[in-house]
Amino acid sequence: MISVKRALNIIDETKVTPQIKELQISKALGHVLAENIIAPINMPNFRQSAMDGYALIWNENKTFTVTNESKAGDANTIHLEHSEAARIFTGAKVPENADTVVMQEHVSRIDDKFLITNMPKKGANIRPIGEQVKKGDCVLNKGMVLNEGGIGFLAGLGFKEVHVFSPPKVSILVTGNELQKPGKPLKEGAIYESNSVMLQMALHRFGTHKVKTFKAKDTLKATKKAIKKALEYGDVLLISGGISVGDYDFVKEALNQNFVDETFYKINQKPGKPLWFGKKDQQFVFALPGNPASALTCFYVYVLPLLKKYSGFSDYHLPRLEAQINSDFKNTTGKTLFLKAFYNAGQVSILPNQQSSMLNTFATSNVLVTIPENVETLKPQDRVTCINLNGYGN
Ligand SMILES: Nc1nc2c(c(=O)[nH]1)N[C@H]1C(S)=C(S)[C@@H](COP(=O)(O)OP(=O)(O)OC[C@H]3O[C@@H](n4cnc5c(N)ncnc54)[C@H](O)[C@@H]3O)O[C@H]1N2
Ligand code: MOO
Repeated sequence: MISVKRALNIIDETKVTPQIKELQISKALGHVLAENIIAPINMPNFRQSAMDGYALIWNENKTFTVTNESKAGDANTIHLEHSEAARIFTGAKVPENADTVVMQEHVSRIDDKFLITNMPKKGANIRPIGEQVKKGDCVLNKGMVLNEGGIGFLAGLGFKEVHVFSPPKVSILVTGNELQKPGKPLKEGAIYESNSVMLQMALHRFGTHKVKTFKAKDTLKATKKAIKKALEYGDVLLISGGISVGDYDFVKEALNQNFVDETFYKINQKPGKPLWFGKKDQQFVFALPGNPASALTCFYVYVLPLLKKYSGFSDYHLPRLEAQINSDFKNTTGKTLFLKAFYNAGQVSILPNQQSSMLNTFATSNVLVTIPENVETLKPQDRVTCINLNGYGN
């Protein structure tokens, strides 16, 4: 049995080789950029008016005659005299020798003439060429996470596709004779199978969409065969159940017979003690305890960081935050505890039903409070570390 600290170190030290793929920008949300982005154009690419108004050559005159018009999209080549102005609209090309745009609210117009009532500074209301970015500049760095703003920015630069790190393909294998699909009344001794959809949803939420589910009964033969099939699909395999010490827990032996090498088995933690992690060539395997809350806790703490690392994230652990606990707590187990809890404005409440078989308070929790193995007593207002289940910042 290893400590939580050691298990997390192992995940940190595990080398992964992220794959790169080219994606349409509309499919790239939440992906990590695998290339530096060099601006192919100036932005803006021509001098643009920032207001609806009049373009002119700034001078002491206050009265101008409107001789031209420039609206957004026009490719005009207007040339103005000192007493002339062009009617202009936001986003339109500024005439080549104009140096100022006066807002229409700051003039008094009669027919084709206007008087400036509020003279702007020379150069006002014109977006210069390359004001935002200059052609040839590195404008986004490899390693950054693409959000909707970044994708809009790429579109504005004219990109249709972008190179990103590809999240791994994941196989989920659920084991257990007792498992029944939701939809029909439960048979005696059976339970509804919930881990596969739960893990699938967690994978989807955190950006892994290529997921395939497999099933196996509790025999060595069936488990071995299912692991072989699941390894043919996924870069990462998540197995649920069958990893403890019972006579019908065959996962460890079946992994061994599929030549998956064990990296660790069993962590001094609750829930999730019998977590198994190993590797076959470039594929990673986690055998998660079947108890639903154990499986999900192990997913957040160990599986997700590895998947994020594989997807190119440099901050691959879920963010941690500090909070004050609002009740007494005793840890008599000598294990590190991960407790379903609700965080609000710096205060955290530990929720009831912490047992590994119980998911109901996972549904209402937003953090996992981590109590280290050597901490026995906590009093109200003591500070604790929480794992923020709401995800990764950019
Ligand atoms: N003698 C010992 N018994 C157990 C130990 C131990 O150290 N000595 N460890 C306990 C701990 S801690 C855990 S956690 C469980 C892990 O057991 P397995 O990984 O072998 O899981 P199963 O026995 O297959 O299932 C456990 C529990 O979860 C339910 N389950 C399983 N799969 C699903 C699913 N897909 N959807 C919903 N629920 C599922 C299953 O019916 C069991 O109730 O071992 C303890 N035992
Ligand atoms: O460690 Mo187990 O995961 O408590 O139920």
